[in-house]
Amino acid sequence: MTWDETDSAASDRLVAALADGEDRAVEAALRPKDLAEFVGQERVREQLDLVLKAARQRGGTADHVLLSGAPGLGKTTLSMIIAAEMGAPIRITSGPAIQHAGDLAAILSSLAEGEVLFLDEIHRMSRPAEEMLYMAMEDFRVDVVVGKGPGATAIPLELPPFTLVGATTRAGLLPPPLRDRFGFTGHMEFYAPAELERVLHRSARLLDVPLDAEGAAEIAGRSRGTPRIANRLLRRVRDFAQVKADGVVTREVAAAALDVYEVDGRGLDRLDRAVLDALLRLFGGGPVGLSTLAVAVGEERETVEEVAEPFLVREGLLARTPRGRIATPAAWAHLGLAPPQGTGAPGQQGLFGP
Ligand SMILES: Nc1ncnc2c1ncn2[C@@H]1O[C@H](COP(=O)(O)OP(=O)(O)OP(=O)(O)O)[C@@H](O)[C@H]1O
Repeated sequence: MTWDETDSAASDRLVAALADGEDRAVEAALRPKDLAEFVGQERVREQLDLVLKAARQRGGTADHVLLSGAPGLGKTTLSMIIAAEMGAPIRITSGPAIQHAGDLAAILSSLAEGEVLFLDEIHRMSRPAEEMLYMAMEDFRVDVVVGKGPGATAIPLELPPFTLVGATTRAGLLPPPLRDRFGFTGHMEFYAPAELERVLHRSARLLDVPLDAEGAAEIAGRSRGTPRIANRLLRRVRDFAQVKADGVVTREVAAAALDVYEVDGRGLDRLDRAVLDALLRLFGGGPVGLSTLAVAVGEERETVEEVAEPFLVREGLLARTPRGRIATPAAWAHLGLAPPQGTGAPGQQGLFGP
């Protein structure tokens, strides 16, 4: 199972980074429409701004752009902004939707001049389609094979110049020949709390939710560095504010609402805390093997490894070592527990200082 698939399997979680049906319905309304409105990602924004301005000045089509980064950080939004800034239409598709080279040929041959083709999850495209894409990106040409067997012939087809925007959660999975054909690669980082607060204030204005500064800070701190999660938490907090309070989202209202939904002050949900809790209380902070830990929390091994652990590792609460999983001092502090005396357990040496 890949990270994407397990995250999708667990997408009923409020803190899952992949979009669910409700997200898709409101996201269109919340997407920033131009680079100036797009919060954060300063470096990518500045570099992209140059690429697009230069292309506009030349009166040409922008170079192909590769965007990499975790789900929910704004890759789709940025691709739409690229099209808007270039005054071009956009076509949206994804790697898994293109299983045959013919699928890709059909899309490419119907593009208008200057059109932006957004290819989400580009690392999941089939091999033959990928090879067709090489030629299309470089020479704006594809060979369409007509017929089968010895009588098959390749008919070259000229394409109008277009801009491919590829998105991937893992740039490292792309074969180098594909990666090298992008003129610009932007890596999207997780957002700082102050940036998420700006995202939240903007969304609150659009959704007509009264949100004060402390309320925004409270939600931002629980959003795992991800605008999609911030926007989702805002909607749940809005429900709570409307039903249980006077509609205004303050720090108290946000905290009470997210406690109800079991998203804690650092953005951990029930599953994340169950893993930490077992690691600390049952195994004294580890090291413990992944399978044992999974049995202790009543989950599949893959769920623990690919759904809960990445965020716990990112937050510096859990470490993966060759001897097993271990808790860091921050994990004990987060659950309000005291680490065992003389924590010199093998595998934990060095973590607790001399
Ligand atoms: N920089 C940003 N400023 C404001 N809102 C943002 C920003 N980035 C993302 N968002 C909001 O977060 C939501 C998710 O963004 P988007 O769909 O672009 O993410 P993504 O990286 O393409 O995710 P996925 O790869 O899962 O499709 C959208 O509602 C979008 O408006």
